[in-house]
Amino acid sequence: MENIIPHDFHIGKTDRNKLNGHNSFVVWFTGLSGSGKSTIANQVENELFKKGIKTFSLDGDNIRKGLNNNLGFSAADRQENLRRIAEISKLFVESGSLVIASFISPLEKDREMIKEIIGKDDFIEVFIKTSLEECERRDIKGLYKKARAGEIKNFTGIDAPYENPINPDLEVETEKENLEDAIKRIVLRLEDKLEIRV
Ligand SMILES: Nc1ncnc2c1ncn2[C@@H]1O[C@H](COP(=O)(O)OS(=O)(=O)O)[C@@H](OP(=O)(O)O)[C@H]1O
Ligand SMILES: Nc1ncnc2c1ncn2[C@@H]1O[C@H](COP(=O)(O)OP(=O)(O)O)[C@@H](O)[C@H]1O
Repeated sequence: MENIIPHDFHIGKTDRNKLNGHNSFVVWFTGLSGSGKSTIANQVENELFKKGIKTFSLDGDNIRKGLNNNLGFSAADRQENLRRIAEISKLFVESGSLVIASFISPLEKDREMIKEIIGKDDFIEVFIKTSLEECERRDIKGLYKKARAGEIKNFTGIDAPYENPINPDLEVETEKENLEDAIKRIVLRLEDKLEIRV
C-alpha cells in the first residue's frame, strides 16, 4: 500500500516461539453449521491448554458479535468475514499462539485466500464432515428449521453452498468416529507440529 512503510521490530515469531517452548500456527475447522466444529475445537483447546500450550480460539461469538458485526451472510460478506479473521489469526501466530479457528468457511476459493494470508506452513485445515441430514437432525440452534421455513435466507446447506474441502490435512466424520478418538487424533497431529520443548 502506498506510503505505508512497515517498521522492522526486533522481536519476531521465532523469538516468541523460543520463549514459549512451542511453535505457533493456525488450526482451522471448516464444516456445516452444527457439524461439530465448536465442540471439537473446545476439547482440543482444553487438552492443549492442560499441556501448557498458548492457545487462542476464534469463532462466531468473539468475531461476528464484535469486529465483524457489520457483516452478514452474502457471499461478499462471508469473504470479508474470513479475510479479516485470517489477518487476525496471522497476528496471533506472530504473537506466539496456537490459533484455533472455527468457521463454516464454505467456499474453496475463500479457504485458499485464508491459506494464502496465513501462509501454508502455518496452516492446518480440519474438515468436520457431517452430512446435512445429521446437522439438520441435531439443529441445536433451531436455525435449519427457520431456514427451511424461509425465515433465514442464504443459510449454508439450504440455500447457500458448502463446498467440501478437496485436500484437507485432517478429516473427522462425526457420524462414524467417536468424539474422543477424533480429539486424540487431532491433538497428536498438532503436538507434532507444535514441537513442544520443555
Ligand atoms: N445464513 C447463515 N448461514 C450460515 N450460518 C448462519 C447464517 N445465519 C446465522 N448463522 C450462524 O452464524 C454462524 C456461521 O458464521 P461463520 O462466520 O462461521 O460463517 S462463514 O464462515 O462466514 O460462512 C453459524 O454458527 P455455527 O452453527 O457455529 O457454524 C450460525 O449459527
Ligand atoms: N462426534 C461428534 N463431534 C462433534 N459434535 C458432535 C459429535 N456427535 C454429536 N455431536 C453434537 O453435535 C453438535 C455440534 O454442535 P457445534 O459443535 O456447535 O457445531 P458447529 O460449531 O459446527 O456449529 C453438538 O451438540 C455436539 O454435542
